[in-house]
Amino acid sequence: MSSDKKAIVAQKLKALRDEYRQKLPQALAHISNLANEYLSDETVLPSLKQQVHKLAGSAGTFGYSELSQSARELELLLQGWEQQPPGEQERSKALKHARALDQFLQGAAEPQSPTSYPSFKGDEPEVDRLIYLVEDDTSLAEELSATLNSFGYRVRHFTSPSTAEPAIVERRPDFLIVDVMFAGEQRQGPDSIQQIQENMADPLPVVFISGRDDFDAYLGAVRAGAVGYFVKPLDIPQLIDCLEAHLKLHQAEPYRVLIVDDDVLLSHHYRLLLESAGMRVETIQDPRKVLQVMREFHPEVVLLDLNLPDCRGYELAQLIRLHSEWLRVVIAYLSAEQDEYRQIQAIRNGGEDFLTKPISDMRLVSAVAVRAARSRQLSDAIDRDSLTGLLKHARIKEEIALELERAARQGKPVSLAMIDLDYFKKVNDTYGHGAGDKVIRALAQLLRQRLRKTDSVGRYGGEEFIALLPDCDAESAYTLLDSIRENFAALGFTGDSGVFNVTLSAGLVTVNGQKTDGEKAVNIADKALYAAKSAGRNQVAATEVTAQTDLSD
Ligand SMILES: Nc1nc2c(ncn2[C@@H]2O[C@H](COP(=O)(O)OP(=O)(O)OP(=O)(O)O)[C@@H](O)[C@H]2O)c(=O)[nH]1
Repeated sequence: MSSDKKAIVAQKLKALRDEYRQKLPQALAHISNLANEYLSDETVLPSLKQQVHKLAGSAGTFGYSELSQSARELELLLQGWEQQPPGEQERSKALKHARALDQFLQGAAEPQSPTSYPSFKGDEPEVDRLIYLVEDDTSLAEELSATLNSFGYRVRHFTSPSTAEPAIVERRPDFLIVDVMFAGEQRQGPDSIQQIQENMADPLPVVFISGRDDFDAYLGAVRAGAVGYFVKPLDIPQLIDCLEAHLKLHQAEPYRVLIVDDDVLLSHHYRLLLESAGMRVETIQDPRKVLQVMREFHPEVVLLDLNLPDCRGYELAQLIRLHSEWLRVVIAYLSAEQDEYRQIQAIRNGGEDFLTKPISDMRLVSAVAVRAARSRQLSDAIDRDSLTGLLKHARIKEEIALELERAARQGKPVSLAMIDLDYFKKVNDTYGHGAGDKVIRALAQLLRQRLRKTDSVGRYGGEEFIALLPDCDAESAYTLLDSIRENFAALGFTGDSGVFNVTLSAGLVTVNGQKTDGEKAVNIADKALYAAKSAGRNQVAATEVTAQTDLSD
């Protein structure tokens, strides 16, 4: 996040704190009045308890930690009064306490603003995929550079760590790929990199490649900050997977978080914090809106207050859990409830976790990020194919149906490509099933790399893939697919009996705003694929759905 944006968020947070400070005297007077009323009217007890509970949760967040503590003590005093009315002594103690709260602001110090700012995802530099490859085996370096280039990475090659060091200092790469052993060098790969890392404010992600497979070699790599270690002969798709996993950290879609809390100021405060950490946030005060927002916003984490108007937070958690499609959503309570027994009861009733208010800004951001990452991992495990990381058959079909509907609504083109490896049975038979798997993974990576964030790609069958390209006309789709075909054909693979290449064929259909059913679109693409295969393979055959196309069968 730029310093300008940071300043704006800081300003907004301050405006919220000021608003809270302004409203505080009224809230304290209200508590004091309710406590007075309670002497003659016991029915006000639930309102009194709710106001005190709310104060205990919010005051700490807005910098009044002593007030929060004091409210918490009063809350403890009031607990259990509904079941067992208090004696005279307890009543007057509570009244005194409530009045003392009301006096709290007189002579109180300014609230403390947070001393540290949460760390923001957006602070990270833009990714430009620059890799420094430090390798003295020039033929391996050439092969690796060529493959990485096909995957869209820019590679600079150095033959030793000592020649790479000045370049690293001058222009920081996104990744380092470093051999472990260098003939004639005083320091070996990990030692040199460890020394370079010591002078970097932010460590560089480094992947080591090596002929060594022993404990000391791994330990040296770990000490030099290794995020990956690959033994030669290299499994290049696996290495690219590792690079991608790190890129994903930067490029991932923002986490989606839903906050259900009836305290408007507090939920606004949380929202600002999480948004400034790069997340997308929706807040609702009325629990009755939860179903609608869940359906439209698809949150990955839901933060629930425990005390809500009309229902309890754990009832809402149970209500969400009645829907199997939201099983992967992580539900955490964010509440001022301190009683361990009630916290456990709430977790038993539907949520996974309990975050206690007041919560520091840092802790809130990191707690939500960790839970959102977990939810996403779970989703990926459910929706994605384990060999390729692409969407599974059922999910890509859902995406196709949704996208066709959207495109028809908006009158926009959408293209769909069915991609199939050529003579793949022969590849497996000649070079082994393991080599075949590498080919499948390499194609998956290439597709991910070349498609836009808004595109979807799925593994439709064993060696059959579908790429869905929203807002992409026939000509652009053909150009893209054909260049992927060319790139793929140029990749070299190593199998049981030597180096080989594989080609692909693709059938492309573009729907130009017509209402089309997903299955029909897939059938048309499949027919085009068949035409590409029949015409000799290693080519893209394209069709378009127009007003004249018969979509009846
Ligand atoms: N290694 C590997 N092979 C797979 C996987 N899934 C499917 N296959 C193989 O892919 C091959 C597909 O063969 P065919 O459908 O006959 O097609 P082809 O040999 O590619 O020929 P054309 O498509 O006509 O060019 C079969 O041998 C499958 O065993 C997989 O996950 N890994």
